[in-house]
Amino acid sequence: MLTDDFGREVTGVRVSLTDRCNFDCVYCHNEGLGDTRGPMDPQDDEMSTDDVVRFLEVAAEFDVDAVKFTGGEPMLRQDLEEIIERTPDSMEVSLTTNGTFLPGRAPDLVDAGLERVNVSQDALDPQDFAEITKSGAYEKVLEGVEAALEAGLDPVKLNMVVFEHTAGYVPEMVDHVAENDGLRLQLIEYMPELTGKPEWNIDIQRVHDWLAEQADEIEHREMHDRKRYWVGGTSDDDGGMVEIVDPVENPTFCANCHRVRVTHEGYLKGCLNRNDDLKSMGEMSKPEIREAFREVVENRVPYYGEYMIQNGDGEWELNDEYLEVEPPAD
Ligand SMILES: Nc1nc2c(ncn2[C@@H]2O[C@H](COP(=O)(O)OP(=O)(O)OP(=O)(O)O)[C@@H](O)[C@H]2O)c(=O)[nH]1
Ligand code: SF4
Ligand code: SF4
Repeated sequence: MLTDDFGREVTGVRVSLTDRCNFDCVYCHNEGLGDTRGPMDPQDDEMSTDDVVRFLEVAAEFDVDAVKFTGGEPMLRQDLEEIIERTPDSMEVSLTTNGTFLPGRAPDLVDAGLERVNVSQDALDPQDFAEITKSGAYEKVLEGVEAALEAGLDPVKLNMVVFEHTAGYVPEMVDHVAENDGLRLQLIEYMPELTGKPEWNIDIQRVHDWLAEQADEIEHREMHDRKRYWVGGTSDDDGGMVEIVDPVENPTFCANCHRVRVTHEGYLKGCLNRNDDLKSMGEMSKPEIREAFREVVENRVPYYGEYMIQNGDGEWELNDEYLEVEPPAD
């Protein structure tokens, strides 16, 4: 297993399979690379099936035991089932998708080895959904969630980015997952440093406070220092689970970050928010990929907390003194 200089073991990889998407969400960060607008057809710069599998085989050698496939929209890749099928058996396989292509394909993905799915669903109202995603696929997404549950994917996590356009839907979405078995809600703090529009930001602490009042049980997840609220019951008793992903200004979020990323073009990437450490795997052989993977892990640095600071204009800047700060405890 590889460990970075901050004591963070790398146990997971997030592999973006394409930067294409049939949505154009107003908050999209596209794994830190920018927007997803562009052609819908397969692109030459995307990693081939063999490239993805070769990388995963190397990651498995380093005891990486989980892979999440992301995008863009990863289900635009017609070889997704094959990729999952060929993923090393030692890895848990999950997928983050907008859900529109799950109807019809969910059973095949499960047969191939998919274990979990996260589906973006920001509102329970077709009109607001259309405004946020710039798509009219609201019904298709609901069908996708249903198809995932029917195919045996349990739980299905609904990803909701909490910002000005969606904050009003939080109580409704919480009720929705509390009332529907198999669903969980994941509330994601809006990241203005990746997406712009700081005016859309809302104070995520207010959501924490509100949930703490509603919750029958509160858990703490080590990864990203995430809080989990059980609502309408406990974890043992039919409750609905709501998890908050709140990186911004959270000094401990990055301390337990155990993931390395791969862009759709086959670049290794140590952190969602950084593009200054990209390493192309291009035509690399397996030994070369091993070396590149080691190097990217060596260069990983926690991002939120003391790594970035805000200047007088509220803009985020590198904190040059960070590397002198004591690494977080393991
Ligand atoms: N800053 C930061 N944000 C992340 C990270 N991982 C996930 N996120 C945010 O959370 C969103 C949803 O993540 P998902 O792809 O659904 O996966 P996840 O919730 O992190 O993973 P699981 O709980 O294992 O399913 C992402 O689009 C990011 O905005 C991370 O490592 N760093
Ligand atoms: S569905 Fe996901 S990848 Fe597509 S535009 Fe929305 S946030 Fe971006
Ligand atoms: S922002 Fe923090 S948690 Fe997210 S990828 Fe970078 S180091 Fe990991």
